Amino acid sequence: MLRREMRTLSSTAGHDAAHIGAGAAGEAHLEARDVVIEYPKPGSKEMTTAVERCDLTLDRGDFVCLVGPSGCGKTTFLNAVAGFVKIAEGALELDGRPIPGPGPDRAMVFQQANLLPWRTVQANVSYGLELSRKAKKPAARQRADELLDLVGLAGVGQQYPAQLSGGMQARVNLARALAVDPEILLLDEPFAAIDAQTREVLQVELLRVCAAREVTALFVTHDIAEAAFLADRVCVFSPRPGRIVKEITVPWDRPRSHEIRRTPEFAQLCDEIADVLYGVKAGVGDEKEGSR
Ligand SMILES: Nc1ncnc2c1ncn2[C@@H]1O[C@H](COP(=O)(O)OP(=O)(O)OP(=O)(O)O)[C@@H](O)[C@H]1O
Repeated sequence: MLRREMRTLSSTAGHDAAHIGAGAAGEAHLEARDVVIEYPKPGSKEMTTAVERCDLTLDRGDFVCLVGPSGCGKTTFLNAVAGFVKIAEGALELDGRPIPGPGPDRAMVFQQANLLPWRTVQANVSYGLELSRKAKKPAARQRADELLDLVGLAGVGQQYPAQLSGGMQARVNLARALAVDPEILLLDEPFAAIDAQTREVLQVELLRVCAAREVTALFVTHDIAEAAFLADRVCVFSPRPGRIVKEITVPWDRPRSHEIRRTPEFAQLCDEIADVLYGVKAGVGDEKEGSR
């Protein structure tokens, strides 16, 4: 059964129905309409347009990947959703309200884990929760242990970051983002520095964690196969100023297993994304349209 059909069915029953319907009826969880983002040009009063007329809609629980040429504005768009960067024009809304700035409902996961080397793994994960004063220290540390368990790192809480492999640090990075219980995860090439084999394992883990926590995810990557494996929809950006020229729907239900990668359909999907991506790099991008 295809993923969309699954969600339609699950949204009519029990917990999923309550969760998916948490916003007003028919309201998107995250919606960008005609979003323009500009930066001042260094040493000038002029502005550079990084993102131009970008449209994107995510329902609660969606997993969307953004791919596009280097410098096309993917990180800028993610930063705007995080509330770190203001939009110049258009509308960027969470549950129908303009994004006011950063908030605990959104968590960023960067490529560099940047864990605090003097704190244990457990204390790194609980740090945000302790700072937010949402939980007292013992409760925050217990929560950290639960999240470490969830990301497959049970038992390493008392180790220090330097004692972990790159893949383990990436898991801690994810657990740390989940500690504040965000509704939206914003992931900026979180596995780019990890070896290919570990990255594939982490992708499966990420899908499992997202399903367990029912989070909405917006994931930036340069890796076409990663986007195809993770996403419900892959959005291809044009070169800067970036806008989404095509949304490609991925037909499989989530979470997914590694076997999908070995299917002809997966190879075909990757080819389809690559055709659009290399087309827009060559300056022949389509108008935005759905696919499949
Ligand atoms: N703080 C900033 N001040 C000025 N210009 C910026 C700033 N951040 C990004 N830019 C510019 O905005 C454009 C988009 O950058 P952004 O980092 O969003 O692209 P990207 O698609 O994420 O690139 P990459 O895939 O290489 O990481 C680039 O031209 C970049 O130089």
